[in-house]
Amino acid sequence: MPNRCIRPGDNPDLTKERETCTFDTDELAANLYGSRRNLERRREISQKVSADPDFADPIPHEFLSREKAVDATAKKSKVIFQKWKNLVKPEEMPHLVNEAVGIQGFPLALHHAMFLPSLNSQADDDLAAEILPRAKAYEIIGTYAQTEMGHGTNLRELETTATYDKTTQEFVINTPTRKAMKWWPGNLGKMSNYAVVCCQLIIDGKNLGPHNFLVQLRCEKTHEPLPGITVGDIGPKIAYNTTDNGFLALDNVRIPRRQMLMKHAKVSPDGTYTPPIHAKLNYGAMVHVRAHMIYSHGHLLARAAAVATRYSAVRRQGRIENGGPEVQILDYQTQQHRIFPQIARAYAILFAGQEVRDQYAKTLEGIANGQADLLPDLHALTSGLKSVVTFMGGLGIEQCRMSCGGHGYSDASGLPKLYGVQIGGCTYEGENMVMLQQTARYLMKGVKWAEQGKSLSPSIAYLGKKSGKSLIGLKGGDITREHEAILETLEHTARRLAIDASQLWEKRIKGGECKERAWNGVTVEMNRASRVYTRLFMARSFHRRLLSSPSSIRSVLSDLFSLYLHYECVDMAQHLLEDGHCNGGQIQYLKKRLYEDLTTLRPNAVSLVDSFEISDRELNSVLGRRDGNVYEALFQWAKQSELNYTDVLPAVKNYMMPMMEENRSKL
Ligand SMILES: CC(C)(COP(=O)(O)OP(=O)(O)OC[C@H]1O[C@@H](n2cnc3c(N)ncnc32)[C@H](O)[C@@H]1OP(=O)(O)O)[C@@H](O)C(=O)NCCC(=O)NCCSC(=O)CCCCCCCCCCCCCCC(=O)O
Ligand SMILES: Cc1cc2nc3c(=O)[nH]c(=O)nc-3n(C[C@H](O)[C@H](O)[C@H](O)COP(=O)(O)OP(=O)(O)OC[C@H]3O[C@@H](n4cnc5c(N)ncnc54)[C@H](O)[C@@H]3O)c2cc1C
Repeated sequence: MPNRCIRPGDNPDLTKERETCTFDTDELAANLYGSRRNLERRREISQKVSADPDFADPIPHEFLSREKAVDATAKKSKVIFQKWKNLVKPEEMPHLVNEAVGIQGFPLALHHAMFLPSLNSQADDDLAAEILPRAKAYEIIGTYAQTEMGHGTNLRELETTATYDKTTQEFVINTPTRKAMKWWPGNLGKMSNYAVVCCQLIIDGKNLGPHNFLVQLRCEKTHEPLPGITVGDIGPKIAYNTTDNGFLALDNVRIPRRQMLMKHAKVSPDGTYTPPIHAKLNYGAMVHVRAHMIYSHGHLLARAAAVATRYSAVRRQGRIENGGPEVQILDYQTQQHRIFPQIARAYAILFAGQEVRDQYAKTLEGIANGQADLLPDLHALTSGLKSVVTFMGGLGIEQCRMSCGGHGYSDASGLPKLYGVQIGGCTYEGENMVMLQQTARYLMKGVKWAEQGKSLSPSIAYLGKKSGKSLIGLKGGDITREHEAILETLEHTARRLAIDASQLWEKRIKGGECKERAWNGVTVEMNRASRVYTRLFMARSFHRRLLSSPSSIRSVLSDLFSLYLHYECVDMAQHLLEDGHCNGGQIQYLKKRLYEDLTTLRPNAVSLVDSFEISDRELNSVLGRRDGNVYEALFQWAKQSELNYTDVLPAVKNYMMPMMEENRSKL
């Protein structure tokens, strides 16, 4: 079957891998990206970016100082948002940005991810009409300033205030303490001249909780901070170093009343407050990012899997049989066990990410029509997915990095940077442990609704079902039935963990603890239930995708899904065994099946990552390059190190040589 990546001059091992492909890589890529047309557009954009001299990098970013890297990124961003703006559709923009500037952030990242979405979904018609056209035309750059030095997770305790002054019909925005400074918002430090700032709304001395306000931070002509505004960059981080995450203090800055984002909650000129139809609609920008970041995190893991798989196909080290040739490291079972589950998880995350984006769009439609009834389900799902996917992705990328041995530790592999970017997601948009508890709150309600025989939304319908015995390993050789048996077992486990957590919670309450303290005593179990609920959703979403896939890719997707299910079950074996639903023999069966899957997938491994359709420029990895010619490329990459500009460094001349000389003269 055709693998469309084969080219003359490629590393022969990689070509051989591609020749064993049993499916059409373009078919799978088109399925992943939604259509043939989308795939072609993706390629077109990659090719045009590579050919555009405005995007050329004289030396790789890895060798630049932070300031120079920020500069290069800003320069390219200007090209994207002026020259390229009308050449791509909004949904193609993330790909264009990844291709052109990379993954460490760019001056308009938060403008797109949170500033525009906040204004779109929370500004009233008047404010939207005034500010949105300017923001969309990039006349201004904005960000989303919520987190403070002292509080990020617990929004109710944010300290920044917006106090309404009826006499002037203005809000007075103030940072009362050092730890109330906004701290962390992306692009706040240097790039943005506006921000949506989250503040406690105070009217007549009454605190009405966190609300969002549009605040101008810098002069539109000079870009100098406006009076009363202290703003700057918080310094280098693990990654995202081309993003100016910033600090901000506001000293009684006055803004007009209409700059409160008042689509849902409103303050009238006389100070009358009207609450929103759902208390948490002010938190909408966070739900927006959580709903979209799942897909982008799937892509980060896909890149790592592509690097590790291709490199493992060209790297030869050691022998499996005495006297045999040195083998491709991809032939080691341990290597396959490290990498193949990451390929499967990347696909699973991408599929789930696409489903949740659709669910988000439906929820927004409802809200626009005055109905927020889909929001709780979406909030629970996005909170769970955000947490599970970022953690899974981080572990997966680290496995891929280690699987590349020493070269995986080099920035040339692209993997350290991927890891740094990925793990940011465990923290931003709500720390994972905290967001899993949001999911658990919903599950606890679901358990009660199920007991009361109430109807349940599709994502928690399993809570209302009855368990039979696990049929894993007992359903004969039919793969379709095996998939169903495993999904039913996962449903049972997710249900059992939620019910157990609910009972543990109730027991503590009956034992005399207040609800909240009792909750804190069972949160590890609550979060377990949330994770398994999320992993069940991911498995179901993968299954839906498999069932709706065209016959030309059904077989390879089925193999991948088998591996995914077997790996997840072995990984969660403790939960499957704990209540005796599965027995030791069934876990052994799942392990045996998993090892068989590794062998089945081996001939298609390279082709499966080729179908991610990530260009060399986007992958930015010497080890993962499509042609597999890594060794020469590694040397060329290293030669660009600034330490190699001269043969004898000043550091050596000034310190090491005199030291050696002095020591020699002592002899
Ligand atoms: C939710 C909190 C933890 C707690 O909030 P509260 O104390 O106010 O509420 P309660 O816990 O008491 O809950 C009450 C009730 O409300 C429900 N609830 C809570 N939140 C929501 C919600 N959002 N929606 C709906 N319902 C909600 C809750 O379940 C309860 O219900 P019940 O009573 O029925 O049980 C809150 O404090 C919180 O959210 N904390 C976390 C803070 C946080 O997330 N901060 C984020 C700051 S911004 C940030 O980090 C930005 C990072 C950006 C990085 C960008 C990188 C690029 C990403 C790429 C992808 C994006 C691409 C976009 C592309 C595009 O647009 O095109
Ligand atoms: C790369 C990056 C980009 C960011 N971008 C932005 C941005 O653009 N705009 C913005 O406003 N913010 C941004 N942030 C801030 C981010 O949203 C917060 O850091 C995040 O929400 C976590 O809050 P925190 O820092 O207060 O963590 P903390 O809450 O202090 O977490 C510390 C520990 O306490 C635990 N903990 C806290 N509360 C509870 C609880 N109730 N139950 C159990 N455990 C708990 C956590 O699980 C964690 O282990 C960014 C952060 C990063 C890393």
